[in-house]
Amino acid sequence: MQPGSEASRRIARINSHLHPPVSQMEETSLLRRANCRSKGGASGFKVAILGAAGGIGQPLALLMKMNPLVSVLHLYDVVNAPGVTADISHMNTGAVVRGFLGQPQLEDALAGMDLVVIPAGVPRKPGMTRDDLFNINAGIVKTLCEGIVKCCPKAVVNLISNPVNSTVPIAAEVFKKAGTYDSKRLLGVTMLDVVRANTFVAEVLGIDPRDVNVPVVGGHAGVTILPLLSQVNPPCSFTPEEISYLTDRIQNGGTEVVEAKAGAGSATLSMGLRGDAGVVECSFVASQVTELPFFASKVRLGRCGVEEVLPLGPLNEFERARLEKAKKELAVSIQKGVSFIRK
Ligand SMILES: NC(=O)c1ccc[n+]([C@@H]2O[C@H](COP(=O)([O-])OP(=O)(O)OC[C@H]3O[C@@H](n4cnc5c(N)ncnc54)[C@H](O)[C@@H]3O)[C@@H](O)[C@H]2O)c1
Ligand SMILES: O=C(O)C[C@H](O)C(=O)O
Repeated sequence: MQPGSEASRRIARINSHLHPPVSQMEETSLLRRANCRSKGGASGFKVAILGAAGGIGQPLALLMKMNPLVSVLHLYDVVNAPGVTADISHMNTGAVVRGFLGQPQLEDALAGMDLVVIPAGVPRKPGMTRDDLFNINAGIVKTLCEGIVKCCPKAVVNLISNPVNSTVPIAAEVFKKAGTYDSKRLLGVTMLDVVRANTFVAEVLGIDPRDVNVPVVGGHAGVTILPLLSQVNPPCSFTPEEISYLTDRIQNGGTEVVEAKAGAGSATLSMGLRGDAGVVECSFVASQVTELPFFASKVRLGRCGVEEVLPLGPLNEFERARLEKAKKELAVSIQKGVSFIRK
């Protein structure tokens, strides 16, 4: 290969994201792959995962690399990004994978991205609430969102870092301050509550969880997680004991995993994102469904984020009472996030 040629420049570009430096033999195969990809992958989504080396980040990176809609995958973390990148990049799927390590590489990680998924931050240990993570994770989310403002202000942002009830308002405030806020492009990930609700309801009904759909609204912590058991699909009814058991188990599903992992983190393996387009899923978004500025409910998703926030539908007496309780706690968490930026 000629030094200074287009081919050697391309190899250098690829290598600049790999640690340790690759051998000449690997360089040849990297070049071959880069050439092939430039034909096919260019029209897909460009996705960055911030916190990609963590318990959520790694399986999420794997799912993104398997997703044919993704053409470029940027994996950013403050530790271990090169190792995770090398590993994931060997999968024989189309997405080009690049790794970015530490704050000096954040802007490169974000430049030109269509979707930024943020699982960066610390997880709970037994005895902690999600709100106990605020002091560490709020600052991390703020810094990452400032990077988004600078490098990909039009990206759709999916926030996973807890406490979601506060980190989504933090992100919104950072974007508002910069004049780049578009409520349709900011979503807090609450799908795990639906995944759990479907599983636990299916167990009670004795049917396949894939055939069950339970809307879960409100927020993503304790009493703010409100499963609407009156709206389960397929339509069914529960005894008062079943309603109390299911509501409690769904609200405490995260804590159940945190306690079972006994200090080794929180849920990571049940956190799959499906990546389909034009689907309806529950998510924590800017909302007029209640008087609160953010609320989780069913939303119709499209290529540019939220296309429509769907109404709650009819609630029974039990759900109306629980909704009031959820809103009270949620209002405090939202305000805490807003004040963190406006202080
Ligand atoms: N929304 C949900 O449904 C949901 C589900 C599970 C976990 N979570 C939350 O997701 C977060 C991550 O959980 P996890 O199990 O992956 O934790 P983890 O500790 O395994 O991984 C977190 C990763 O974030 C990285 N990180 C820390 N500071 C960073 C920074 N400034 N920039 C970039 N990366 C940084 C860490 O190096 C680590 O690799 C936690 O806050 C957890 O509570 C949310
Ligand atoms: O419970 C946690 O702390 C992690 C996550 O929010 C979950 O619901 O599993």
